[in-house]
Amino acid sequence: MTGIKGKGPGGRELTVKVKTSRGRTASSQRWLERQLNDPYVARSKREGYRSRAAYKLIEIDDKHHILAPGMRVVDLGSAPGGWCQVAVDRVKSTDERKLVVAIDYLEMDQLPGVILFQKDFLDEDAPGLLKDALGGPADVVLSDMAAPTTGHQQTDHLRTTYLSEVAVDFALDVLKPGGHFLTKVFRGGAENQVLQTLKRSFASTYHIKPPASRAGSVELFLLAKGFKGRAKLDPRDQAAAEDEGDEQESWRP
Ligand SMILES: C[S@@+](CC[C@H](N)C(=O)[O-])C[C@H]1O[C@@H](n2cnc3c(N)ncnc32)[C@H](O)[C@@H]1O
Repeated sequence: MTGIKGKGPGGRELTVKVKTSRGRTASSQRWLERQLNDPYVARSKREGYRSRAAYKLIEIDDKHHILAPGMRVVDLGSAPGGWCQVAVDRVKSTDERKLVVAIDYLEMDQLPGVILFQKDFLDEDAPGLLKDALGGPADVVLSDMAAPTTGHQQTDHLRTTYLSEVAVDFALDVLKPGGHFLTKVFRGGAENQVLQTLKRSFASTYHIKPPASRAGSVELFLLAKGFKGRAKLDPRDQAAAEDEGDEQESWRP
């Protein structure tokens, strides 16, 4: 083990212990430098968010208005809980009336107003558990799920696309008419299939790269607004949908 030193928020000296095998040290060093220089990391500590990811949802919701008081929300891939914090705040979820249901296979600290499952969303019984906990149709389904990265870009792309496909299928089952769906994808081609599915069942779709999503990363978000009901798969509809352009937005706060 060796220690990498750097300055943290407020100029504090930080040392992070890393394994000394050459490749690992280099990537840990890059990770640490990114953390130390990232204004969103410092801001999340200041403002009490569990992750910098919280700002991605804040920025998306400030612009697209998908969360409102009283809404029922599902958060897929919720740990450590940044999106949950934003959702709880915006739908006004409380321990008396829990409006946010979350799942992650990683451990996550409990959060007031959230029904939390520590479980793999791909487990056969997971969708049923979430539906029961919701106690009614959902207004919004959020998925920030990402498979652990392998370093092989195409593999990571396909694994995360698969998670978003399963999330779409779940959303089509639980959303109420007019509901919204937001999912993380990794750019790489296969995400277009997810988009085509969304176009058939929602009134509008958007590609979103919020400012909080690192410019160099392949991450982006697909937002589908105005659920119209699960569309039947008709090859002619599919060809037509593929010809329509979705809105490719340039970011304007
Ligand atoms: C980018 S993080 C989510 C960050 C979170 N939105 C926040 O604001 O703190 C992605 C999460 O997806 C979770 N995840 C990936 N695959 C999953 C699966 N099959 N079931 C449940 N959670 C999964 C990971 O464990 C990880 O915690």
